[in-house]
Amino acid sequence: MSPHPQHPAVEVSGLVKRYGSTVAVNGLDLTLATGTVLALLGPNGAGKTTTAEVCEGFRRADAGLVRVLGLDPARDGDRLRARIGVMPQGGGGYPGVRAAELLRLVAACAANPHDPAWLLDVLGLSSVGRTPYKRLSGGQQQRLSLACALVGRPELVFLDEPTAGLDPQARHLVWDLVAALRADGVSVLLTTHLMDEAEALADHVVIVDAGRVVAQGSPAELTTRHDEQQLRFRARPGLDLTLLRAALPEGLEVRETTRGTYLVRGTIDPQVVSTVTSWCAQQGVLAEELTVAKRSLEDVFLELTGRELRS
Ligand SMILES: Nc1ncnc2c1ncn2[C@@H]1O[C@H](COP(=O)(O)OP(=O)(O)OP(=O)(O)O)[C@@H](O)[C@H]1O
Repeated sequence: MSPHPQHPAVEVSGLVKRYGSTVAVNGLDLTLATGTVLALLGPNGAGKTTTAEVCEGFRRADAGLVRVLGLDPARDGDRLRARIGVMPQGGGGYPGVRAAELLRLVAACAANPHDPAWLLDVLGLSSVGRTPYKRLSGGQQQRLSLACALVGRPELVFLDEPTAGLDPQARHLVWDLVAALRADGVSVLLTTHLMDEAEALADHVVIVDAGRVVAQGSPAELTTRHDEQQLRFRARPGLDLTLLRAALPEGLEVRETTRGTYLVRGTIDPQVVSTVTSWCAQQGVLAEELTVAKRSLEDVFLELTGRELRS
């Protein structure tokens, strides 16, 4: 546990990081409260990994203030590394090293490590302990990388897309582990593209785009901030929605989102639901799977960051 619990686990203010003419991070602020999970979401190239790498002490900021466990990662990297765990994007073990050997090597650098054999077992890797890194499957490499990040009993863990490429069983195992870390008071900074992952794990979500924060809050705050819900139903494709639009109050968006899936978006009250079902009845259409729900985190994300692909 941190000897300075009055500090946030991570504090970033006005962070700027350039690679030549590319501005990867452009005045980013975030705070990770001790013992909580923060999810950094953003399109490809938004600056998430760069932000994490500056916090981990692997890259130097061009401007801004960064404090990790109360320390400056650029100056106090050695002291910091003993207290943090890092799971980088895409593994990164030596090709010839055996799985258990790698974990034992990492454990040997820590003052009070977990038992590597126990951790291999928790992560379902006992049977491949003697397998060279290069012969592990992608998912096994990911899990070994997570084991390496956790074996030193860190106070703060950086997980860069920890479940990318994992099968559903392994993904749920990682989610359980993150929840267990949080329950033990460990702080977690997680980057992810999976909205359900952020919703399931994070106390606080920070959405970044082009190196800046575009929104932040708890998943519930982000999805209920606006008085907006979505009514969806399935019916035969290509329905003419003109009369439905005319019957509904102004300001509601009505469209067929994908073939045979219809969306009414805005303030959905009982009268709106009644209007939609009456219209369906007049059309002789059975509205299947009719649901009324708040916006999902993915809706919020797409609204804030747009739908166009990033380079
Ligand atoms: N080592 C580097 N040299 C030059 N440019 C880089 C380097 N690393 C990242 N960039 C650029 O900086 C920007 C931010 O990249 P970064 O990897 O931080 O984004 P990201 O949000 O983690 O993206 P992704 O979701 O694809 O992992 C991108 O434009 C990227 O091309």
